[in-house]
Amino acid sequence: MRTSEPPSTGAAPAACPRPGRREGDAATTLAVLRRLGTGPRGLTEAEAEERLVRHGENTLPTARTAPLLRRFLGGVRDPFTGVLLCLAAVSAAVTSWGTACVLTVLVAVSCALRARAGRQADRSAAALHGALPSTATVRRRTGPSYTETREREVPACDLVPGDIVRLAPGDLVPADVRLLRATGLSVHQAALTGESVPVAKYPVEDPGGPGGPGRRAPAAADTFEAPHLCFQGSSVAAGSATAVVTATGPGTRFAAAHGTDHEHGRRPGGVERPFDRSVKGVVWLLVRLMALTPPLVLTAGALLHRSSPESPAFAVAVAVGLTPEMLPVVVNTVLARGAGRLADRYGVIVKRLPALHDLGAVEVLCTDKTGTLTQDLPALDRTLAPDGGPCPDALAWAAVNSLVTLQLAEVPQPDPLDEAVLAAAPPGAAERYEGVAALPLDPVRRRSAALVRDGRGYTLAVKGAPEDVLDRCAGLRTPDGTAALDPAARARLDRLVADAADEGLRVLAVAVGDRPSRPRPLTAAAESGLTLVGFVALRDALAPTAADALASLARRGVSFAVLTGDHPGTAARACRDLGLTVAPEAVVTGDTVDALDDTRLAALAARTTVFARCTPEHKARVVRALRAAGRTTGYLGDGVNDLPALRAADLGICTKDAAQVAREAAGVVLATKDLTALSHAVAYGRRASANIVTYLRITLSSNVGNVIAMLGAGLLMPFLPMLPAQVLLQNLCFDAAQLTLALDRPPASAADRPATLRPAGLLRTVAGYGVVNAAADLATFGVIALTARGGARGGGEAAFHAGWFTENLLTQALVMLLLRPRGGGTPAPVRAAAAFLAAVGVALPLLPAGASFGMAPPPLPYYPLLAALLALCGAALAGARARGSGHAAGARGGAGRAEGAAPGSFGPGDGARARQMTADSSASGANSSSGVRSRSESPCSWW
Ligand SMILES: Nc1ncnc2c1ncn2[C@@H]1O[C@H](COP(=O)(O)OP(=O)(O)OP(=O)(O)O)[C@@H](O)[C@H]1O
Ligand SMILES: [Mg+2]
Repeated sequence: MRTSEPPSTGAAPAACPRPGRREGDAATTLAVLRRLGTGPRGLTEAEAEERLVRHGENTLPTARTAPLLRRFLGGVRDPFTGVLLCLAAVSAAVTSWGTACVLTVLVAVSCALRARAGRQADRSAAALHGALPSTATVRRRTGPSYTETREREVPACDLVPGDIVRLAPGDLVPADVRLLRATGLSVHQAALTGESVPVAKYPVEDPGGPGGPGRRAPAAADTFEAPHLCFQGSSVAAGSATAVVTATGPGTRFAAAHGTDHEHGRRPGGVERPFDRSVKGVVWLLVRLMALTPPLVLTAGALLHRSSPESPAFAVAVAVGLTPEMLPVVVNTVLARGAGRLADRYGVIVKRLPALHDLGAVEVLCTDKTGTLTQDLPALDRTLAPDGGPCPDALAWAAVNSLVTLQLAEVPQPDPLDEAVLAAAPPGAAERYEGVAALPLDPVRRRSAALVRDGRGYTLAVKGAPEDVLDRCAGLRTPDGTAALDPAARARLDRLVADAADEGLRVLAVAVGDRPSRPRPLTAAAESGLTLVGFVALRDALAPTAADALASLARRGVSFAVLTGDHPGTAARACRDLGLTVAPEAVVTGDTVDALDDTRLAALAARTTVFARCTPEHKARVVRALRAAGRTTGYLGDGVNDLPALRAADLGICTKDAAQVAREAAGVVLATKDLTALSHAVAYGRRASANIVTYLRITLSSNVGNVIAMLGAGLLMPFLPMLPAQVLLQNLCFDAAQLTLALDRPPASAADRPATLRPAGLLRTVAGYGVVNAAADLATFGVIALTARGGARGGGEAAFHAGWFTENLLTQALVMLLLRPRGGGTPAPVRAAAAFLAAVGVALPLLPAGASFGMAPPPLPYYPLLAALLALCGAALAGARARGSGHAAGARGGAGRAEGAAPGSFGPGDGARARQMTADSSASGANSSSGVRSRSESPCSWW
């Protein structure tokens, strides 16, 4: 087949070059090419190399890895460190030098550990990025001659101004570019403008573009709206193009607008993630508490006339005692370890560390169908004439459409449906016509059109989703000629399509229209008054691992919904074949989505398994509705039509061979098509979350207990219950010991249900344990009072401090062992850390070093009494833990309680729709996720 003319679009030669003007203004394309020192055939490799040296890599400046010292200093920006430094400054101001020194050491240790963890996290992220390279198709000249060119994939970071690049559906726009040629191009610019609907882009001197013949660039039009410019950060929704790179790296508009946001991985206009809501929620709550504590302690002391010169330092120490200083280190270590193992064992790539936590939090998983649940390897099953018989003509015209849309695309993109049609068509069927123009498939129009010519004139061949094609048909072919497409015929055809779809077939309608002349430009308006030729029905086998993966996710309490552009019958049949029970009312279409407001859509989404005939925006709306109803929603999809949903979801997931945009938008990438890896990934995420909660539960329970006891003792006693340096020393020991909790092994049951950390629930829990702890501390005062010699100041006071120091460290060791989840065994590092705490607590007051911290050995009778007290405290903690867990199990409907979860802190998933799964599904958790959660954007960006 020949193509006699260029495609429907193309750049006209420029009238006269106007060097020195900006790319976006009214300069002609030729002028822009000249200024960039390039041409339509691109640069030579040598030129590109030289420019790469001159302009630098096409990466954002902030994306480069920071040196260790900068990371260390960067740690000062986090809220905990900020508060600690303020407290150090206050201590220095009141000449409490010891406290100021200890605080400074704490800050330094914490910043160093964090810098190290950050560097490791970045290294693994860089390794993952290496596994998922971002590439661009570039045209370069292979020699000095202007005729020898070669197109090849290069890493996007190697692009330079003047390069000629090709853009195809699903591509990220790799740099700022000016279009030279385009066919049906539309671009998502949501990351730049917030606009969710793709915008049409075309060269400005395009005689056939939507702008009409000879249209020139509007003056000063280097804005995102400029039709002839595409910008880094946007992506191709449909169509294809050839473009010249005008700016790279720091010179792009994206870098100018969003340079630093990029550093922290927060996408402009992005959603707030589950990690931000949970872990960061706890952090900010604690930071506020810390900041409030010193003024409260000082005011209480002043009101009770108990102020002493050491009171300010004591108040500062109390605030420090409340802080889980190691939280960022523990979180980073837990997530980095989990992500590394997941990549090694199951090939699941976690692109942002917090996405591992978000995986564990997913309650509803939405997926597309084609290519995710199915293999996306369609093969022709049969053709159907309007009367239900075979229809070779439908296949022949479908092949004409496929071939022309492929040939006239700027970048021919192999489309599985087109390939299947061409493979099935008889040889030569498609080559009878000459392609003139094409409108490529886009997921909103759901059809493609090809204008062809033969000796008799022009014909428009359209193929696509039957509903959409039939809406544009006035008649249909019959064995005797043609007939009108009246409502009765339409109903019959709809039935014919539905019956084929119920068999699981993908059905495309094929229609043609004779055109007396060439429509210029070829737009969707030309697709009317068509005559239906018939249908082609294709079969796409299910992905071999999909059924197992869905069943396994259902057992883990994850509900499931399919959001597809395909026919409702085809999608419902695929779901049934995968073992899901799909009631007729659980299947709705995009039209229903359009008719509902967000509240009603959320209610509908909670009981719907299949959303069919969805446009990309429908998919995103359903995801947003689920999130607004308080359900943590993941989206698994691979196509360009999944991009808005991937972005709207709490967590986007795709496979490694997904469209480049999908991979970029996703937080988690599966290196293989094996969907069962997803279930393992969810389990890893939940275990990581369980470890974070274990750390928070242990550290906060102990810290809250200490603070209550210190405040209580401060009111009861004539001297400070502990010297500031002692408070800080025990804090330092406890912090070091707790780092081992990052290596904890949660029990298998921790992976049984979605893990959502709810700050309020966590604080309630730790308040309970804190009271038990505080009671033990206060009882210790009594014991010390009973046994201490002297009783007043001097040696008595030092023995008192020593007694409390010992008791504190021993209870902390106890808390570390008892408040861990049961069932997973205690790893050796955690046992060693508890032993270390106990050893320091008992030995230090007895050693000469104890004296330098103001401690004297407690009297001997103190120890047996302390042992009895600790036994009581341990029994009380274990009892409280058992009661709390039991209560939590009751609240969750008794389904396989997660031992790793703090009672009241990790809520259960909504197993409502999981019950639709096959009988082996055991997910039956009560729904505790009703109500709309606050989704305010947290300013914290320190992970
Ligand atoms: N190459 C094509 N030519 C014509 N029509 C097509 C082509 N590919 C898809 N369509 C039609 O457009 C519809 C929507 O396609 P889209 O790619 O949005 O979703 P899908 O592939 O059907 O499903 P999913 O959303 O599950 O991936 C298809 O169901 C089909 O009817
Ligand atoms: Mg898809």
